[in-house]
Amino acid sequence: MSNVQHSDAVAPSAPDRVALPEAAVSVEGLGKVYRGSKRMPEKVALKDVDLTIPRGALFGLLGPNGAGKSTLINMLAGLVTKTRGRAEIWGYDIDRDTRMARASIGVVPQELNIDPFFTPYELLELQAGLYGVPPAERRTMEILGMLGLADKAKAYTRTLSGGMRRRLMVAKAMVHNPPVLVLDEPTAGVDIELRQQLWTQVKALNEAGTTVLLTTHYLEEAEQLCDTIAIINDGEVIACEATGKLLQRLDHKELSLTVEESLSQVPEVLRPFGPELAGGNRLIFRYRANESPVADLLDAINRANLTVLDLRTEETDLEDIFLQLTRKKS
Ligand SMILES: Nc1ncnc2c1ncn2[C@@H]1O[C@H](COP(=O)(O)OP(=O)(O)OP(=O)(O)O)[C@@H](O)[C@H]1O
Repeated sequence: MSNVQHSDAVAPSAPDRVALPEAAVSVEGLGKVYRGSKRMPEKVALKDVDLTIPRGALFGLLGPNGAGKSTLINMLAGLVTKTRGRAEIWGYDIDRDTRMARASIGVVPQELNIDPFFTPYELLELQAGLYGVPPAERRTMEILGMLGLADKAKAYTRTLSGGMRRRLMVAKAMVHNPPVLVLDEPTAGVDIELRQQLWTQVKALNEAGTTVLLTTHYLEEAEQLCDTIAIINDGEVIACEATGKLLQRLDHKELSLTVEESLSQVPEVLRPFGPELAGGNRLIFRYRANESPVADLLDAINRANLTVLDLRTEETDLEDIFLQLTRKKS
C-alpha cells in the first residue's frame, strides 16, 4: 500500500496555521448540553472533556449507549455545536479555522447511506467534487485500491456485498485526503468475518499514515485494533491510556462457582483468592487474565471439601469495567 500523503492541497489556505501539530485532535473542556423541550428535560451529554489524540494513533473511544461518543465526534465533524470548550483538529481550531478543521477530518457514519445506482468510482468522484478536490488532485483509483475495491470501481453499488459497502463508506471519507479519519461504530451489527476484514483495512490505513479515531461498544474491538483507548461514560472520560496498560490494570476475568454446600462465610483456604460469596452457595472469583490462578484455585476448592455443581468463567464486560473504573475514581 502506498503511503498516504497528507497535504493541504484540498484545504483552503490558512495563514495562521501552526507548525506541524503533535496532536491530531486536541479537546479541552468540551461540553455539550442538549436543550430541553416541554416534553424532554435538558441533557448534559458531555461534561467538560479533555482529550488528546496523538498523530498517527489508532485511538478507540469506548463507551456504552448514550455515553456521549457520537456527540463528541459529531462536534469534531461540525455536525453538532458545542456548548463550551475548545477543540482542534490537526492544529486547526474548529471555531476559528473551521474550514481547515473540516478539511482535516473524514467521518464514516454508522449507517450505510450509499446511493445504489452509482458505481464506487462515480460515488468517490462526486464526493471529491463536494469537497472541492480539483480533478487533477483526485486519487479515486488509489483510494479504491487501498480499500480493496479497485476491481469493483465500475460495478453498481447495489451489487456490492455488505463488507464492500462498508469499505466504500471509508473510501468516501478519504477523498479529500484527511489526516484524521473517524469511524463511528464501524462494526456494529457486522458478522465476525467482516469485522476482521474491516479491522485489517483500518490497520492498513493507519500504518499508511492516517490517524484513526473509532468509537465502539466492543472492548474486544478496541483491544484488537487500538493502541490507545479512552473510556467515556455518562459524558465523562474516565480513563485514557495505552491499551496494554489499561487492560493490565483491569480485573479481566471472572470465575463463578456454584457449590452444593450452604456457606455462611468464605472457607478459610479460599480466602487468599478473595472471592465474593453470593446467595450462600456461589463463590465469585475475579482475577487478571494474564495471572490465571485457576489451577491453584481448583486445588484449594478440593481442600475446602466443596462439591462443585457448576462452574462458569466470563470475560469482564464493558459494564463491569465502567463500574471498576468509577469505583476507583470515587
Ligand atoms: N439531539 C439530541 N437531543 C437531546 N439529547 C440528545 C441528542 N443527541 C443525543 N442526546 C443524548 O445525549 C446523550 C449522549 O448521546 P450520544 O449519542 O452522544 O451517545 P453515544 O455514546 O454515541 O451512544 P450510542 O452508542 O448509543 O450511539 C444520550 O443521553 C442521548 O440520549
